[in-house]
Amino acid sequence: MFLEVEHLSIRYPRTPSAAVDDVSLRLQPGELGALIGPSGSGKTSLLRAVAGLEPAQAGRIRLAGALLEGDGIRVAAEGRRIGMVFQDFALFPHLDVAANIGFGLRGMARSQREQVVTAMLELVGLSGSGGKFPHQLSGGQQQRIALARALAPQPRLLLLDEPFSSLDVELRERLAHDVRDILKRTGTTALMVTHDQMEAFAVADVVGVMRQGRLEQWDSPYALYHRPATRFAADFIGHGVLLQGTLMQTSAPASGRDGSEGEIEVQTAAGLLRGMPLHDQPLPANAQVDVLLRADDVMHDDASPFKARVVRKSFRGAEFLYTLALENGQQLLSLVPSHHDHAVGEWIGIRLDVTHLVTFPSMESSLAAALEAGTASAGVLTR
Ligand SMILES: Nc1ncnc2c1ncn2[C@@H]1O[C@H](COP(=O)(O)OP(=O)(O)OP(=O)(O)O)[C@@H](O)[C@H]1O
Repeated sequence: MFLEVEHLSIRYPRTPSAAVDDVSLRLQPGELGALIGPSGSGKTSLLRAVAGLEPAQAGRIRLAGALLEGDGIRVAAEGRRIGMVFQDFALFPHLDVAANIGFGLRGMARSQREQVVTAMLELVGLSGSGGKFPHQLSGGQQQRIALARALAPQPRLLLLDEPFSSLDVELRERLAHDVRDILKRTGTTALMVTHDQMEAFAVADVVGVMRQGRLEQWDSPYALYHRPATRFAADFIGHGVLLQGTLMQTSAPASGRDGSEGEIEVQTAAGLLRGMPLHDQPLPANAQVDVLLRADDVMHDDASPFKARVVRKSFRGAEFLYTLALENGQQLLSLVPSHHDHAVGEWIGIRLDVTHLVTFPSMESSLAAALEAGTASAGVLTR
């Protein structure tokens, strides 16, 4: 393991609660991690602690096996060999691009430094720009230079704090992919903070969802999207809703289907769902549950007996994102190819086509209260 954060807590003076509360996470060498979460959830504080800019009240931080923080040890930020890229580029305006990139290489012989600067410019796709000044570059180019400057001294770990947030949406997406490519080519291990889950998914191998100082889940983007461990993670990631349902069956084999033993069924107002529980604490039959339905689980199908009314629609080029209301008022989201252009107020047929079925004990049932207070927080079902 390359970066190991264990039970890290950070508390600012005169604040009632910890900004980072008992967080543990790990990155393998060359792995890219991202932290997402609402404003104030502790992402930047965690990053700053790893950089050595914020003291930890409890826990440990190890890099390549060496203790940086914890057990009475505190390696100063300068001694950690950790690079940082911030959202505001922070290039020196009075230095040209080559001098900006070479800034952290002042101990190096001049010819060697020039070689590194040239290699870094090439790496970020800006060869020949060494003589320009930051104000002569676009925002995206400036951020590439900031990345080149951070990578030039060959840091052991790179930290990126909202690196794309001051760029426009299209550029962000392109740069996010380019940055992933550059970091993978250089074998850099990196941890990024972002508000934007699409950015996290585009860049990272492993993504953490933070909430009120706690890390709710640290997992692959795929697992976070399809198997969110908590109600909050389910809600925070992706376009989805939690639809109320009733658990029809918990352990008896469903009849007539191969390999269906142990499947459960959930009756919802939009149809019956069947899936395999991964959860080791199955709920009793007739328990009220909330089922996670992503926009891509809800198909438009005129032949379906289940109808929903278009409440809102948002054009996304290839698709419409429809907000739909069932007869009982519960809402769903649906991504529909944009040649199916339905008016607000129109009733359309829908069919649930779930490959993964994620349930949580219903917030409204007393059972949920008992479970929330106890050990179980999520019932993750799949098929
Ligand atoms: N220097 C500080 N002094 C006191 N409290 C602070 C300080 N820095 C951050 N906090 C508090 O710590 C908590 C976590 O803040 P932090 O900036 O780490 O969150 P964040 O998830 O990075 O938020 P954002 O996405 O808005 O940058 C917040 O409640 C914040 O108000």
